[in-house]
Amino acid sequence: MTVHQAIAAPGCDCDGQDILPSLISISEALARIAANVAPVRETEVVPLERALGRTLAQPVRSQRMAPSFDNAAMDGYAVATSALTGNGPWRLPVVARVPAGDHPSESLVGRTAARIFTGAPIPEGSDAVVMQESVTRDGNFVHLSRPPSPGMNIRRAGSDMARGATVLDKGERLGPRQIAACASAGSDVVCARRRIRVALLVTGNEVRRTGGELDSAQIWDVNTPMLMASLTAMGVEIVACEHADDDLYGLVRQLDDMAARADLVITTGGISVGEEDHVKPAVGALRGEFLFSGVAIKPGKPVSFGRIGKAHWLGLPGNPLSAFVTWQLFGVELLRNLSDERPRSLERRNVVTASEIHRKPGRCELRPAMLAGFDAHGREIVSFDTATHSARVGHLPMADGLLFLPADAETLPAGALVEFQQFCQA
Ligand SMILES: Nc1nc2c(c(=O)[nH]1)N[C@H]1C(S)=C(S)[C@@H](COP(=O)(O)OP(=O)(O)OC[C@H]3O[C@@H](n4cnc5c(N)ncnc54)[C@H](O)[C@@H]3O)O[C@H]1N2
Ligand code: MOO
Repeated sequence: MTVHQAIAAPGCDCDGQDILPSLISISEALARIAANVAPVRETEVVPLERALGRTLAQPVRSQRMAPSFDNAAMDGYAVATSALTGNGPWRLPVVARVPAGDHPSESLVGRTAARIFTGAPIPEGSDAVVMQESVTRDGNFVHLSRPPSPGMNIRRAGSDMARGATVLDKGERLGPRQIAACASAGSDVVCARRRIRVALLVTGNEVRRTGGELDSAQIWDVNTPMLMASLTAMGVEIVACEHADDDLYGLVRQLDDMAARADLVITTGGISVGEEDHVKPAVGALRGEFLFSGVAIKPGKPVSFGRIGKAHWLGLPGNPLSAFVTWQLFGVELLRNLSDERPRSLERRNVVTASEIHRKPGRCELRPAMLAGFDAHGREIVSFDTATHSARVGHLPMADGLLFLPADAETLPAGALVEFQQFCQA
């Protein structure tokens, strides 16, 4: 089976007529980000309930065994299996009652039972819990017809976490699943990298926030809410979120101010080649450094990366799908580098196409695609629209990730093995 590999070494290849010498491949762009972005040094102690989205600067270790005592996995009766000799049924007096949170008042001796509830400590002398549906209760006695096996329905101390075990390594980003594990390990606080400070500058004379009035030459601002949602989900500190007109001097002033306050300044729009595109000249006027300017991808070709003063700068294209795709590819990676987050292995993987693809070859295309089940060999199938339109986001809610269509591929058959990158939800 041929894998249609999109992320080759330099030169994803661009459309013949618009190849610019400065266009680089996705892997080269990612390598430049990795080589130029060091993690923020400062760490801080954060209460667990406010740690969502933070990246661990120190591992989390279990303070005790989890669970810390043997306890019942079912509501039922604790018994000693060794006392149930001969052939059943057995009739056992109920000599104790142990609700969750109580300590058993006595040990079980011989052929007796303790009424017990899920989560309650197992009384001394017992080694199994019979669920209440499996017994009949008769006054103060229970009847068992089948012998339980030792350990049945008991959650053993340390079966989830050993004391001192590393539950999460440094570099893990905390989502609800990781926070659950920290809580079970007994952590009330974690040592995390400080939040990354981000400033967002959305440019364009024609761009208006939703909720206001639009004249016939204006459009709704998609990029601000879209990127604010991504940034919020990633747990960054947003130090500024502004709109800028297409005006060089205004941009210089705003970018200068943002670069002094942020680890990362994100701009959208104004980075193409027209004389109304002032973002790169503004970065230049601030003696900024360009680490790349243009990647051989569709959509998102003009995406640029560099520095303004001490801040990193990511210039996303104005077209909303281009901005979203380049944010997913490069912005998320940049934030991960800044917070020293561990790479996620399953995000990019091979999948098979649901239908034939016909396209104009040239740039490596990143097409929004939907996971659509599995083929007879257990491989994931993806479906997709017939083309990628950089200004359209109407179908984006249905997509699960991006399909990487190789630059030179004009036709791909149904069932072709291609790369797919799942969207980062945060
Ligand atoms: N002569 C050339 N023209 C263009 C080229 C090129 O190589 N040569 N590249 C095209 C490509 S590809 C892209 S992508 C765009 C990128 O342009 P900019 O990043 O400079 O973005 P703008 O021109 O400011 O805007 C592009 C487009 O997106 C709309 N837009 C901008 N901001 C928003 C927003 N916040 N919400 C919604 N929509 C937004 C804007 O109205 C434009 O329609 O350049 C091509 N041109
Ligand atoms: O790169 Mo643009 O995003 O193709 O439209």
